[in-house]
Amino acid sequence: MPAQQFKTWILPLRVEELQGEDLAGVRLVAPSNFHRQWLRDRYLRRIEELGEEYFGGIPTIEVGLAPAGGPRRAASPPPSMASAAPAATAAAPAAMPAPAAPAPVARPVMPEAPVSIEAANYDKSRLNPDFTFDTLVTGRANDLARAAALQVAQNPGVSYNPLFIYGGVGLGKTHLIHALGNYVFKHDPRKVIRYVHAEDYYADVVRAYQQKSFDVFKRYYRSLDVLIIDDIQFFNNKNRTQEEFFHAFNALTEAKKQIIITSDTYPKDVQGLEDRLISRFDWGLTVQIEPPELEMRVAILKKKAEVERIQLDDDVAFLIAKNLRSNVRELEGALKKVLAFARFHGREVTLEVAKEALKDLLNAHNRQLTAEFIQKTVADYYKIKVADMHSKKRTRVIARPRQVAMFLAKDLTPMSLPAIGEAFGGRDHTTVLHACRTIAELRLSDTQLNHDLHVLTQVLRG
Ligand SMILES: Nc1ncnc2c1ncn2[C@@H]1O[C@H](COP(=O)(O)OP(=O)(O)OP(=O)(O)O)[C@@H](O)[C@H]1O
Repeated sequence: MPAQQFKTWILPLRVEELQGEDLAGVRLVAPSNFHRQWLRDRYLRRIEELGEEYFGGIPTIEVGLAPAGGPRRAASPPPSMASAAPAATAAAPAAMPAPAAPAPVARPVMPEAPVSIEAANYDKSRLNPDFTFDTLVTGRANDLARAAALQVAQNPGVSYNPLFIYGGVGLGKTHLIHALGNYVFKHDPRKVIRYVHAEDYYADVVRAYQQKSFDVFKRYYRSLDVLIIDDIQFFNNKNRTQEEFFHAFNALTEAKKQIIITSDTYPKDVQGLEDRLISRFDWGLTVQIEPPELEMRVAILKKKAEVERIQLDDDVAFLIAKNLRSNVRELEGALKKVLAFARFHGREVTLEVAKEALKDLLNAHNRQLTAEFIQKTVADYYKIKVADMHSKKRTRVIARPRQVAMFLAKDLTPMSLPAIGEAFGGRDHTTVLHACRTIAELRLSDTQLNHDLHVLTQVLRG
């Protein structure tokens, strides 16, 4: 890794050695919560791999937090299993509380940090402490999803199981499910919660395969009280992973343990997922998160600034919110850009500064909406190829989005019918007219289509 990164993220860590009867490992003590989270997100997996090589087996790697100067306690025993390394020679499932005695000896290499069982439990959950219900802005786009998540958080395993949350990229699904997990933990720190990205779950399956340790893998995932699995669309055609998840799902729901799933689309539309899984997702509740409207985007920006302890004027928030519409992550990115620009130049965060910082972005936005952009947005939305916008294919899955794109081109640009026909693979203007009429009529009876048009218009126009 680059020296600078090493200096920033690795060198400040305190290392403690853990030794048990049949497992070894280390605890890395980070100087701050932020540092700890960063380490977990970016480097932990790599450190685990290196540890595996170094120890010649699977070590336990814990990430702890340095005390703010409080009294020192003995370090807690190592967890029976490193959360990202299910192939560890776990003696007990992770849900069991770590034994009080005889505890494996914790031999500090450096001074000890107090890590309680709860803290270790939280560590293993991989939850992000910054993503809470308090920091989540609510609006029409997510109020149903938030209410459902809160209800589940208050009664895990009881109300809706599974809770399935879907929505486009960067709309706050991950934030919401971490908030749910954090809420459960806050009210009952004994609950064993695990947030796992679908790709990491897949990696765990591969690892269990390679090390012939499916027993440990199964025991671990089935011992959880709350399993939160993010971006399940990554299971696409990964059959063994789906099979393992299917069994874990059954075991957990039978035991009234809570499962929370997110995806970028409605369960039935997730590509390459087995029917038996999709049908199980219907058992609980499925809720959507939509792109936030302007007022909510402004509120999100203000909230983010508040977290950074920065006073953000309405006109600056409005400028950013007006120009970034579909994705909260991009919205945040633009805010960061403005703040960094102001800091770098030693200036206040004014409208002028914001305009300067976002010059490129604003120029791009002020360009007229084009047919190409509409085609791309609609194709992405319906997950078809942009080339299909021009093709002669007439199957419904392609023809309908194409008609939607023509309708939006007519609605949102000054283009004439022949010009639109031209942009859609040289079609006749009567075809465009027919498409516009069909969509205008259909949206009155087809609520899904009406919804699609609403979302697409918002994304395209704001
Ligand atoms: N309603 C909201 N209030 C506050 N912050 C939000 C809200 N929605 C999204 N965000 C922020 O936007 C960023 C992206 O959100 P998040 O990662 O949760 O999106 P996602 O839907 O999980 O995306 P992906 O599809 O890429 O997994 C996060 O920093 C999150 O805190």
